[in-house]
Amino acid sequence: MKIAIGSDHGGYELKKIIKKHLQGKAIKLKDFGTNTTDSCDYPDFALAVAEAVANGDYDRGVLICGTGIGISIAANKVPGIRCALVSDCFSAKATRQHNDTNVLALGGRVLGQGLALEILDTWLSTEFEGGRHSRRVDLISQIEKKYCKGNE
Ligand SMILES: O=C[C@H](O)[C@H](O)[C@H](O)COP(=O)(O)O
Repeated sequence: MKIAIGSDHGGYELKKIIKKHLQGKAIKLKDFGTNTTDSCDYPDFALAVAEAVANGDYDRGVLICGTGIGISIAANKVPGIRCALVSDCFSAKATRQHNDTNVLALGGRVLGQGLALEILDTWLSTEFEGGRHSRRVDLISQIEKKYCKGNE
């Protein structure tokens, strides 16, 4: 699996932990920044990771800011991105099964390391269930198309 990862300064420390955790697994990981704890703007990293996933270069994305909120809002502006901000393992599993999310957002100032990694592992290993959920994901895509006309 190819994963694009990115964070702002508020997510930088958790991103380092996640990168270490994924080392040695069958995953090709690219870090789209930020590379320091200096203050920066989360939409820049949301855009880079979301575009890398939306254009098919990466299978999934992981985004981290202080709360996970701003970076998830920004990522969801990119057509084709279904980004979920997750703080518990039930939602991590459900958002893959039901929403086929392709980007996971985490709050570096919200989650402890153990829970964050459990959420990540659950989200990475859970498959989309399809069926009735495909209809709903298609309806989300239709909303996107309605508002992206002329920008394609
Ligand atoms: O939703 C936004 C994120 O949580 C940011 O990480 C946060 O707003 C950054 O805040 P500050 O600039 O105060 O570190």
